[in-house]
Amino acid sequence: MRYRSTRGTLDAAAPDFSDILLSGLAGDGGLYMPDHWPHIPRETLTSWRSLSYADLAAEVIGLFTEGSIDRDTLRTMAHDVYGRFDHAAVAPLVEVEDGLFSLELFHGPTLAFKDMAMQMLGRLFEHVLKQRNHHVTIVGATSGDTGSAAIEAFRGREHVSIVILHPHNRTSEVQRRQMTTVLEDNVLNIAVEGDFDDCQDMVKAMFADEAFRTDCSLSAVNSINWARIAAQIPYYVRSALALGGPDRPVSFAVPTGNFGNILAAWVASQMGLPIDRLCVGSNRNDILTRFLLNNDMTKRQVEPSLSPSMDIQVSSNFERLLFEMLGRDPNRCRAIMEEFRQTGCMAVPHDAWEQIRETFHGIALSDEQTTDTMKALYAESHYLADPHSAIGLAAGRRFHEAGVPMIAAATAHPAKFPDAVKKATGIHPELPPHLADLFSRKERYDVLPNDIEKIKAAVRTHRGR
Ligand SMILES: N[C@@H](CCOP(=O)(O)O)C(=O)O
Repeated sequence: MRYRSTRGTLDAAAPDFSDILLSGLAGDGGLYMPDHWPHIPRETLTSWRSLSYADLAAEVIGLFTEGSIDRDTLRTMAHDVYGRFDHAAVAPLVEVEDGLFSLELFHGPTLAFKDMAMQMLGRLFEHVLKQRNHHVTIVGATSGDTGSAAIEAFRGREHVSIVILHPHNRTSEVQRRQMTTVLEDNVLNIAVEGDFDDCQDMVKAMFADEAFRTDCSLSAVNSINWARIAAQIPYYVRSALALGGPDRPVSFAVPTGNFGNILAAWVASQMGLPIDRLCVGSNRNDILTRFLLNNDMTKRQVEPSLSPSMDIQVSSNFERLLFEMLGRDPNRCRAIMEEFRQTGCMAVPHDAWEQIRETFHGIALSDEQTTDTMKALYAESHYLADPHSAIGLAAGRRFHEAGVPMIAAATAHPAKFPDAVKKATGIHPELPPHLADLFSRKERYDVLPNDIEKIKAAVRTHRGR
């Protein structure tokens, strides 16, 4: 499998999976995409119903690693990774209401869906870096969950230094402590005096500085890295197969800010999984919902909300969908993305918008509506949802059609947001035993201004430690 950038041409020296795993973002500022969608025949999908989560993950991810990492290696990694999750099903489905299912993606070490892919990335990086005898510096931006998942996956790894930027005072305390109490030498946490979009912008700016990028051997593990998307596809395939796929379609509802999680579901549909609707749930940072309703992709100020992981206005992965909708035309894609960067307004062609709306739907919830949803889910179904998962379930309820199972991604454990859960339901969700002493652990992090030069200096120092 060869890869190409959303902003460049497919050339003879096109990178393979291992190359794009380590580089993360393409040199031209675009995002890597496979040069074609692998097709999974119907009989193959049917035969996958009996596979364990780990075996299924190896099959799906293996379609994107062809020519670089073989199935046996992937299977060993996947068994090791998913064998440590705290639920035998890895990503269990819970029927919350008739035909509405919660797909619990928070049974990994840091209690959020990010572990589903990030734990695999930890193993994949280690494998390729050892092969190449190479060291990288991972720089990542987080609005709350990616950071701790990345730190957990890469802490103490010999070939990796990791720097995570989070917006100062804009994550939940549990989320912050999950990052800042990891004291291994290879980990640096920076609280940026800005919002998530500022953090993500700085990551992209560091990649755009060719000399800095090469000097520090930068790598990315945000969902700008294709490997993150590839490793998120298996749970869509598995949950659809569990509910009758491929013989009947299912729909998915996903609370999303950066668009990576729902993009993985869309990719599954391109690979042959019958999917009816894809429903986006947003909070008051509703750029995706505004786009889906009115073709209004105008960037606004990021507002803090009850669901901080989705406090995002620039949804990185939308570029991948746009590229597809433009018939994979990198020149048009680059022009639109550059204009968006300059003006804060993305001019998506009307026909592309209409095509997207054939599958995608969107709903935005205020904090009050999110709290009401959490309250109702608990009162009516005895289901405790964190604010993000509640938004996904609300989107699922809104777009559920009779006869088509609706699967809502439950992206975080309620204990990551104890205050919001307590306020809505009166229940204080306890952290699992491995995190029970989180509030008495020592924290270490730097607070830095929203200034790219200061951040670069910190990355350089950490790299050379
Ligand atoms: N919601 C994320 C933001 C980064 O998203 P990613 O999927 O691109 O890593 C977070 O919790 O950090």
